[in-house]
Amino acid sequence: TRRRRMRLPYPPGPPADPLIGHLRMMPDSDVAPEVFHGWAKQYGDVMSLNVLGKPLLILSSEEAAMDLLDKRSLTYSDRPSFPMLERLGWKDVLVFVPYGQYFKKLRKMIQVPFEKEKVSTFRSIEEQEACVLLYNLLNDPVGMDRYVHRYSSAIILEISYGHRVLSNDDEYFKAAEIILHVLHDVSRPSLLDVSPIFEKLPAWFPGAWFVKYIRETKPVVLHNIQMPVADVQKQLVAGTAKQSFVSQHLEDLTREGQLTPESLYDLSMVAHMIFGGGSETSWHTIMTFIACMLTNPDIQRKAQEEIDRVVGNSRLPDFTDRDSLPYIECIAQETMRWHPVAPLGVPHKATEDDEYRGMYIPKGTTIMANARSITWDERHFHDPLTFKPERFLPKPEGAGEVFPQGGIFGWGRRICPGRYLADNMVWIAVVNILAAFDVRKTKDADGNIIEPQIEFITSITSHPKPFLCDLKPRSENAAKLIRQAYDMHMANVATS
Ligand code: HEM
Repeated sequence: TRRRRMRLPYPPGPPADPLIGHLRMMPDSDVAPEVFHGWAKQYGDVMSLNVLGKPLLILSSEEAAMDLLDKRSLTYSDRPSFPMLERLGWKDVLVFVPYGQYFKKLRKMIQVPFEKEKVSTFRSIEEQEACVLLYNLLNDPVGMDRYVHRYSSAIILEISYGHRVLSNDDEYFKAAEIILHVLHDVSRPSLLDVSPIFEKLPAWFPGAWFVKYIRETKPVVLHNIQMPVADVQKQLVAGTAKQSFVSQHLEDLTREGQLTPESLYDLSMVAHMIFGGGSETSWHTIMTFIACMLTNPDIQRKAQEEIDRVVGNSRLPDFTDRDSLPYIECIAQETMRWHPVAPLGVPHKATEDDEYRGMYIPKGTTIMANARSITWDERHFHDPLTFKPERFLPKPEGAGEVFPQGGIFGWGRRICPGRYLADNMVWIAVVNILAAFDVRKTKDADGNIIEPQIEFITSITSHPKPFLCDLKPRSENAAKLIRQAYDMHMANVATS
């Protein structure tokens, strides 16, 4: 079979240079999803590239991604290596772990507590943090971006470590910001991507900036991964630990006599992964939602009408309202479709030679499913560039289009295990912001409306660049509800 397959053509792609392949034409991460989408129009939804001899397959339709990454997930669940991130201390966080026994072990630890039926246990944490978010937005609307980051981080930190974030200066929250800076620093390509041999270069060698960077940064990364688990261990001894993912595991491991340096290391990595997977993605999604409300005032008004009709104005919305708010549901979904937070997904890798539609896919090929193409596919989404929540309402009220789950949350055995949690985190923030605030365009000194420019910065995930926005409570009553909810929350904090 192998010999026959090797005679098959590779999937088509743009003309390449000898030896270096498509290296010179590889686009920057900010524009890569759009550029690949453009190429796919010419070369098709299964397109092959080659970078320095490494095969890369770009899938640009839901059908192709499902056929390979879902239906043949036994072959397509490995990951390519991420040399810089691995050397900085992230080698054993689930998202980078190669497919195999260790992957299965870590995946199970993370998957089970976040199954669909179980994530409702986190609702009270999400509702509390949503009210903290509203309170912060009320008092300091200009700090919006940081408060939304704090919101998503605080939920995850409480779920993972039982840690409650009470200020912007919180040590754990700051550690998260440090990690983000590191990720940002290393998003540029390095010689390590070409070959591990460059690791041996002296730090002064031109282009070898990463040697010194790794030496200095790895201890910081490892400290930030291990410190919160060590804290929970101390709290367990002192009897002050709150119920959390980590405390539960530590208790189980201790009871079963399995608490070893290895099991502690695995637990630190998994808890860190929950944070890494959940905080930034939800933050970016909520910021994208705010940007969409800013640029689509009619949609915002329609959403607020639904909330006013269903929830009234004597309280803020909570999860019990969810089933009665179909339009809000569509807004959350449309935000994710309109600008997927991981526009190229996370790459998979083929562990076997394969054949698809009469074409050859060699073992070791990196596969990217371009979420941008999938969510812009006119066969599935009419007028795909426009933000139109109604598309997801059933016919005849809406267009009856189907949420592109794979494009947003990934595929097969690697599908995002936090998707149900993420869905709740995003929804409760969306509904509360809409209930309490008007997201409005700002005005200049002469009272003229400033038209906002919404642009995105993209590495693996995509975040709107800072944009001008006037966030005002919808009424004095809305401001009062926010303060009341916050006071109740703080009273709970004081007694718990
Ligand atoms: C809006 C929010 C989120 C989006 C859009 C998102 C999206 C994704 C995507 C596209 C992947 C790659 C899937 C693939 O390889 O095919 C992924 C992986 C992952 N996500 Fe999420 N995610 C979100 C929130 C979360 C949350 C809240 C958690 C917390 C539990 C989480 C944990 C993970 C983990 C652990 C992986 C790695 C899975 C693996 O490699 O097996 N994510 N996510």
